[in-house]
Amino acid sequence: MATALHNLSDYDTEKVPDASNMCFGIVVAEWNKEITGALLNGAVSTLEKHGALPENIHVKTVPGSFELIYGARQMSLNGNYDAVIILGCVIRGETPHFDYICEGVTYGIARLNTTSEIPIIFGLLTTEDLQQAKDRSGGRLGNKGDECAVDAIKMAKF
Ligand SMILES: Nc1c(NC[C@H](O)[C@H](O)[C@H](O)CO)[nH]c(=O)[nH]c1=O
Ligand SMILES: CC(=O)[C@@H](O)COP(=O)(O)O
Repeated sequence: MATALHNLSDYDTEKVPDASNMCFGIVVAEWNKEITGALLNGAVSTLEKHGALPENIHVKTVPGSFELIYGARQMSLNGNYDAVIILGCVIRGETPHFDYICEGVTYGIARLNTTSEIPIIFGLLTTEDLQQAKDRSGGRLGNKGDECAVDAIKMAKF
């Protein structure tokens, strides 16, 4: 279902487990930090809304979305987390680089999920322009960070 038909921040709060005993890692990319910062705010506030303690939400930054793969792997290996969330924003430029970054990060995170002992939640925005990214990071279509936080809580209990 297209995001335009389902707001990213709309979900049934009754179906979200209590997160008060959970610990989360979040890896966030610095590229497009206006957007990724908004994604991070949404993720942290939603985790806390469902009981996660601030001291149990550990955030680390990486330069760009391609480095999210390495950052997520390192967090997943340290054994302290019930789930890891990656947050990034890739916006199409003039060259095919957009396609390679998006495909690479998607493949890398998907592959990590086949070997990791904990879920790694895919919070990568891949947009044609800045406005689409704004719409999905707290704008008219909700916040992808909210969605990722809910998914992390649910998958931590899987
Ligand atoms: N163009 C964007 C990038 N590019 C940088 C790469 O992610 C990576 O950091 C670099 O290739 C060095 O390995 N990253 C984003 O997150 N968003 C972009 O729009
Ligand atoms: C996704 C990217 O790396 C992209 O923003 C870089 O822009 P360009 O393709 O114009 O070099």
